[in-house]
Amino acid sequence: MVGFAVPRRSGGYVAGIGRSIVAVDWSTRTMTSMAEVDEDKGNTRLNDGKVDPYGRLFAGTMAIEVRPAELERHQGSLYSVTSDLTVTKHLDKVDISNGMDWSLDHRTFFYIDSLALTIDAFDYDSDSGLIGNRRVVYRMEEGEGLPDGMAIDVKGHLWVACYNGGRVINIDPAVDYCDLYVTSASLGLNECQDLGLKVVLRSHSQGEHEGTLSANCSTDHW
Ligand SMILES: O=C(O)[C@H](O)[C@@H](O)[C@H](O)[C@H](O)CO
Repeated sequence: MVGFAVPRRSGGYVAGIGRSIVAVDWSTRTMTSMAEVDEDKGNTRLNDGKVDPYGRLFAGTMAIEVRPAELERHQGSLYSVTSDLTVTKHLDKVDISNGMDWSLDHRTFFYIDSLALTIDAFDYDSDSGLIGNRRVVYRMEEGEGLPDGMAIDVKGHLWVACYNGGRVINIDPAVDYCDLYVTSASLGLNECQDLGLKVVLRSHSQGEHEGTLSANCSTDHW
């Protein structure tokens, strides 16, 4: 199973497949193994992976699920791999290693272990690539689902996909968070169809705001 794929500066992609981190040459459809992780485990796989602003790949693992979110606990780990293929294990006893991203000043690493139901922050040492001083930024509330994939926007706010929660939450790690409720979706009628989403943002401190989000979704990708 493919957990992640990220573009490689020298061309092609780096992907996490099973417990292998591989270089993918799309033009020749070939894969070359670069590193193996969880070599002491037989029942895990790579899940989300992302590259830090300095070119280090961070990628985490989880046990193979019996059913969604049902799996042997504490089998996963979080690793980084540098361009010279040095593998460092940062965390173990992870349940479902999932979303991650870095603050705009690169001094904080945000991370999700889904079954912990929290979005966590670590201090990030950009010289060594090491993480430390873990703390909780946001704890999921009843009915919000499991925190899953995550991305940071240009304002430094986190967007967290909530698995089985039917929502995306928007968190300002410094201040507050918002719930994003999708209230309708529409497709444009042109060749490159635009997906328009009507959304309501509910913020703890700033009340409710209605707005729209749109994405360009070429029909080839559906
Ligand atoms: O990238 C993925 O495929 C997802 O992150 C999954 O790993 C889900 O989080 C998990 O399946 C929830 O049960």
